[in-house]
Formats: sequence, structure tokens, C-alpha cells
Amino acid sequence: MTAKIFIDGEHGTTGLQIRARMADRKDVELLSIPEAERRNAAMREDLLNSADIAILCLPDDASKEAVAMLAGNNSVRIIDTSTAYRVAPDWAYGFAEMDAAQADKIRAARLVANPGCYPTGAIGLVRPLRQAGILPESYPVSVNAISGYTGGGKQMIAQIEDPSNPDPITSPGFLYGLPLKHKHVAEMKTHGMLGRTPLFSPSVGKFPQGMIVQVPLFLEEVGNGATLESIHGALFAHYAGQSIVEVVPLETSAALARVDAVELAGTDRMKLFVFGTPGGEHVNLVALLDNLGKGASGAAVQNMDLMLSA
Ligand SMILES: NC(=O)C1=CN([C@@H]2O[C@H](COP(=O)(O)OP(=O)(O)OC[C@H]3O[C@@H](n4cnc5c(N)ncnc54)[C@H](OP(=O)(O)O)[C@@H]3O)[C@@H](O)[C@H]2O)C=CC1
Ligand SMILES: CC(=O)N[C@@H](CCC(=O)OP(=O)(O)O)C(=O)O
Repeated sequence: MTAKIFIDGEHGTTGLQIRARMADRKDVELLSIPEAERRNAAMREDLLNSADIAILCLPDDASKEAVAMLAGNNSVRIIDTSTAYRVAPDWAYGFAEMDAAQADKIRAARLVANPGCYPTGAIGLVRPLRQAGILPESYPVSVNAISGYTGGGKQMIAQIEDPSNPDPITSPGFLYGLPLKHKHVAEMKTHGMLGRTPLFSPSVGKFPQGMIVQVPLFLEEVGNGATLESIHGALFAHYAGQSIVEVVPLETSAALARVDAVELAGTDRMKLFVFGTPGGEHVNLVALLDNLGKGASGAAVQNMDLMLSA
């Protein structure tokens, strides 16, 4: 049986990429709304309620409105890509590899919250270390990151790509989120199993897709006898057998001179690195992904596939 999928927000950045990933699939039927009608609430409500799975690629407020349009219709399953439900207890967090039980939770769930792009990297790095008893709950985690500009959606893409935009961005790279209250911090704390709110400083580079997320650690503060090797070993064991998330061998990382933010652009994969010097004081945990791949649309399709395999 083909599953009916409606992507609410299908003409936006995340929605278009999900559509592209499904273009050649015979096992799903895409319900579609004409671009000119994308904000037509009555048409959206009808399509939402006709779907087996509704994938919401909308700003938070519009996502909440779509969920309200589905109230009482338990036959429609929802994947929401916004920030609205990522720490809601009745929604499954859609990061299948974050622990051993999560893929089954997503498979069985009606409501799935797709993770944020930056949190996919940060949680992917710290949660296995929390679960292995290496990183203390009280450790003050800092997360520094650079994203491709498509992370800012249609608005930022236009600011960067269209010179006639009334509010153009001409900088080749910039920090933002300067008040340190980014909307991703809550999910990093909750699903990273952290006792303290992480200090998150994001930035954007003038490339469309790609992302580097860094979590630097002081080993003396980590304690528990943690070393470069024990941290790498815990991550390596956690992701053993996974095909989308890969932990790069220490010898390979040690031979690198650079990490290229766009290396995984156009893929749905994520690479995790542990950098440092054996016996040294510091370790830098690094995640490399595509903000629109494992960071958004790729993860949404992965979650849809898990849900369809139930
Ligand atoms: N881009 C990324 O890398 C990531 C994005 N996300 C999340 O995905 C969601 C979508 O983001 P993104 O694709 O980047 O955003 P875009 O702005 O590129 O696209 C959003 C789409 O939703 C439509 N839309 C907005 N409001 C409404 C409404 N009230 N009713 C119907 N349609 C509406 C927009 O239409 P219009 O053109 O008329 O505004 C647009 O087509 C957001 O919640 C974002 O946080 C998550 C992870 C990464
Ligand atoms: C570069 C850029 O602006 N990135 C966005 C995050 C990407 C996004 O919208 O994802 P979420 O739905 O996970 O928030 C931001 O910082 O708000």
C-alpha cells in the first residue's frame, strides 16, 4: 500500500529538499498544494487530514496551527521540523541514533519532532558520553558552530543571494545569536542529558549547505580519568553498526590539517571527530553534517521511513 504524505510548507527550503528526496519513490504518494495556495488554511486542513503522515516544514506558529488542524484525528501521524515540540514529553525526538531505543520509539510514534540542525551535532557528541558515565551531568558544555546560510530559510537565502534585497547580507561569515538565548538550547540540554544549559554560539558562512559543530572539553574538568582515547572509544562503541553516523578513527583525525564545513553537503550523513593530542589537557569534539541533510530534510525522511516500517 502506498502511504499518503503531505508536506505542509513544501515550497520552503526544508520542504523542497524533502520533496526532492521522495521524487523517485513508488512507495509513497505525495499530496501537494499549489505554491500560490500554500497559505490557504482550508486547503491545508483538508490535505493534512487526508495524509497518513503529515510532515510540517513551517515556522513554529504555523506548525502549532497545523497540529491544531489535526486535533482529534489520530489516524494522521506527524513529523514536525520546527522547534515547537522538540522537548514536549508526548512527542518522540527524531534522532534515531541518539540511543539504542530511539529508532523503535520513532517507529511506533504518532508524533515525531525532527531535531534541530545544530542540536543533531551537539547531542550526537555529548549524549553518548553522558550515557557512558564519562561526561558529568554538571559539566559546563560550550557549543560553537558554523552553518550554511540555507539554515536561515528563504529569508536568509534571499538576503545573501539577491543583491537587490532591501536588507542584504554581504559578509562572508558572521556570528549571531549574540544574547546566547538561541531556540536550540533547550533541546541540547534535554536530549544531551545536561544539567546545565549549554553556552551556544552559532555562526553562518557564505556557503549554502554544510555545518561544523564543536564541543571543546577540558579533560581535568571532565574528570573520571577521561582521555582522548577513552572519549573516542565511547563514541565509537555507541555508533558501532550505524550507517548514517560515523565516528572517524583517531589515526585518521590525527592526520588531518583541516575540516571542511561543506564536505558532507548534499548528503544525509554525519561524521564525528575527536581531536586533541594523546596525553594533552584538551579534547575538541566535532560533528560535520549538512544542515539540510541529517540536520533537517534527510532526518525527516529517515524518520518517515522508520514510521512506515512499523
Ligand atoms: N533550513 C534549515 O536548515 C532547517 C530548518 N528547520 C525548520 O524547518 C522549518 C521550515 O524552515 P525552512 O524550510 O528553512 O523555512 P522557509 O522559510 O524556507 O520555508 C517555510 C515555508 O513555510 C511557509 N509558511 C510560512 N508560514 C506559513 C503559514 N502560516 N501557513 C502556511 N505556510 C506557511 C512559507 O511560505 P512563504 O514563502 O509564504 O513564507 C515557506 O514556504 C522551520 O521551523 C525551521 O526552523 C529545521 C532544521 C534546519
Ligand atoms: C543559519 C540559521 O539561521 N539557522 C537557524 C537554525 C536552523 C533552523 O531553522 O532550524 P530549526 O528548526 O532547527 O531551528 C537558526 O539559527 O535559527
